[in-house]
Amino acid sequence: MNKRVSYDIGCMKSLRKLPDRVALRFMDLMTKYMSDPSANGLNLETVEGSRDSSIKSLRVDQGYRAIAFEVGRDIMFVHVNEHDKAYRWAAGRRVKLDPETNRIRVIEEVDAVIEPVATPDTSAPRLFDEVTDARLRALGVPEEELTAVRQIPTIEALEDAEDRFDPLTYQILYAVAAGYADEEIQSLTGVGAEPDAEPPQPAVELTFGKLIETEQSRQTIFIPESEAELRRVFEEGLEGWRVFLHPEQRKIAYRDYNGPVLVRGGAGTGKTVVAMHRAKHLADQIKNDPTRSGQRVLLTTFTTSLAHDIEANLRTLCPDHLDARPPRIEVINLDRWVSQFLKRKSFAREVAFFGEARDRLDQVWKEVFDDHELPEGLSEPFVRAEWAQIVQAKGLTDQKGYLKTSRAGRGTPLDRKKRAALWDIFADYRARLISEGLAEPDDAYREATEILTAEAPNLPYAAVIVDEAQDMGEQAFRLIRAIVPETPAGDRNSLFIVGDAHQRIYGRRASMSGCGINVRGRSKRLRLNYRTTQEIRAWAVSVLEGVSVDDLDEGTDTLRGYVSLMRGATPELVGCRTEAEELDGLVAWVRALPPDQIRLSDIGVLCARRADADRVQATLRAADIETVMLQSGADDRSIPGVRITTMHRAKGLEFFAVAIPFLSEAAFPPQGALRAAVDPADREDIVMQYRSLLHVAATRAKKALRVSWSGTPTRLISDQTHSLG
Ligand SMILES: Nc1ncnc2c1ncn2[C@@H]1O[C@H](COP(=O)(O)OP(=O)(O)OP(=O)(O)O)[C@@H](O)[C@H]1O
Repeated sequence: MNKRVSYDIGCMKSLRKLPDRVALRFMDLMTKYMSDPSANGLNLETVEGSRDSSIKSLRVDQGYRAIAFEVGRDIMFVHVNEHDKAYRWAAGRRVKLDPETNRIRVIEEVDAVIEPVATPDTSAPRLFDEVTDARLRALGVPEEELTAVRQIPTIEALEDAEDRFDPLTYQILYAVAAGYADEEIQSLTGVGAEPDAEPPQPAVELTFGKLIETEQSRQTIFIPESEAELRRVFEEGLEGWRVFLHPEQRKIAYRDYNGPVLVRGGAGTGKTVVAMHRAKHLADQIKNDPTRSGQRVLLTTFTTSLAHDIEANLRTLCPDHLDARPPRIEVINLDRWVSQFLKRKSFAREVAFFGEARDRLDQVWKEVFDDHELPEGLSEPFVRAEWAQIVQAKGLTDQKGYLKTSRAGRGTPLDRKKRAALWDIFADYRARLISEGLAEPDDAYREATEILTAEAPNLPYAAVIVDEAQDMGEQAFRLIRAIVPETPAGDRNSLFIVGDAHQRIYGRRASMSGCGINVRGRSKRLRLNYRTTQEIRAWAVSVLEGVSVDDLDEGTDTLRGYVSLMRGATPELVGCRTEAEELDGLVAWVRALPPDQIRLSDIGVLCARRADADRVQATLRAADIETVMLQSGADDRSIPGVRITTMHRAKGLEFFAVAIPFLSEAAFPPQGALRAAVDPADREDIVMQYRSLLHVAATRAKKALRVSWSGTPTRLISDQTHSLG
């Protein structure tokens, strides 16, 4: 029987520290074995003097050995190192089947400590002196590792000793040392009580073969399903894998649901990663069921650039589903999908998404306004906003519907007479659009929904996954529902919707139940931030201090209860006297980032407006710093240069270091945006959008954030922020 080969995260981390040729050689051995095990057998040798008879070594090349555990049909690789170091590492290790955490642990027996973890000075204080054994045990540190834990003097020594500990133990210790509370650590590790999660289901039988398959073990142990997957994982490096899902993430992505699912979570909690894994899971099901051949999963989002980013990432996770003919996963933004669909249906009007077609809309409005008297007290911008936010957003097509619709959220009240007069204007505008051969995006969504409902064409979609749902409006969701309608046979796995209303930056809004999408009992929340340090996250949250946002359904959401995986420096808040000084400071900041640790392509400068981005580019260029202005295409990080782009485009991206310049009261929110406000309620909405935009921009930073302004800072930076500065 062929062996099942798996890789502990510690194995992959140890490989990273070795010369490339060793890692390549190891990859070669492993992928060959996977492609043809009988021709490329693994010659595992017993490790003399080891405590665990299942521990084996594998010759990688003359000087290097890999260490693995061979149990039943499983071979799990745990470490790779120079010959002597590998054997020393292996000597005291054994596998522990741990029912408490429902995982396989790789631990070192205490009396086999060869090198002391810390300096032998027993009088010096140790890192965990104040932490009781009981607390460590309860968090999931195995009894056998406690002695070694007690010897660690500092957090740096802990970091150096990472490979001495079981990966889960290391994660727990790091979090304790960084001062996390127990509930936060439980949420980080998935061990112990989580407020709305079920307790881990212990494997039926406590065997290695069963325990390695649990959701918890899959957090640190990777079992490749194909040679191609293994190769990609080796080539992409640890961060690029997104293989080690948190149990919470895995549980959400890899299961069946009897109806639509809504997954919420703050910035950086892995919503897109979960959406991608969901797509993979559903596409795997299609692949493995011959009766479903030809079916596909539609993964959609709001903007073209996000769709490009997701597609590029999916190429790492499951390229076979994208490349299959026909593809099992289709990634496309919804505007584009609807255009293509309507074209196939011979819809004759041009949809005005942007550019010249939108200018033509302005022209049509001008003609309408020339021919109509406006109701008293109402302005042209107000009428247009009423049209967009009420008539089009709700899909109203007759006067009756408009007269009785709720206008909640609109600041200026309208009596029946005014509404009736407005409807004449709207009806005229719509008629002129049609005669001009034009349609607005909401018209396109509505028409497509009507066609789908009336004709029930045979679309190939088994499921739709939506990322960045907070930016889509009601008509978009009605269309999405119509693409995979609920049938008498049920609604299994139909819709998987992912979003965060705190990051709503396009002013659209929809409630799932209002669009016929029932997510009751299937609403999930991700809480662990993988991207941003606790310090940056806290600042980004402070920008939204005191505002209330919806939960994409009928309730409200909060940014409480989130935890970041990392700690780091406090964001730099820099007030300057002049813009020239601000730009000089920006140049100095870029220059001061250590080039051996941060590539230029991992630095992002995010601006509210394209014109600001142009100014930054000119300044950096003049300082001989390479730059790349990001447009809507995917960001190819192999091209060197500091990334400069708009805050809107930055959604879906992340950078090691982010600078957000021009946050003065006069410039943010931009005056042009505020001028478009038709009444105080509208103004409040615009300000809220810019708060969210700043929150989005700040949460693109992984480790370093610099926020700057000249003169008076924008009010959107809270009082708390000023005191930090
Ligand atoms: N289980 C995981 N292990 C390691 N890294 C992860 C994991 N899940 C997510 N990440 C990483 O965290 C970062 C944020 O993930 P992702 O972009 O999916 O979050 P998001 O919730 O969609 O963020 P946002 O809403 O801010 O766009 C990415 O770098 C991703 O690779």
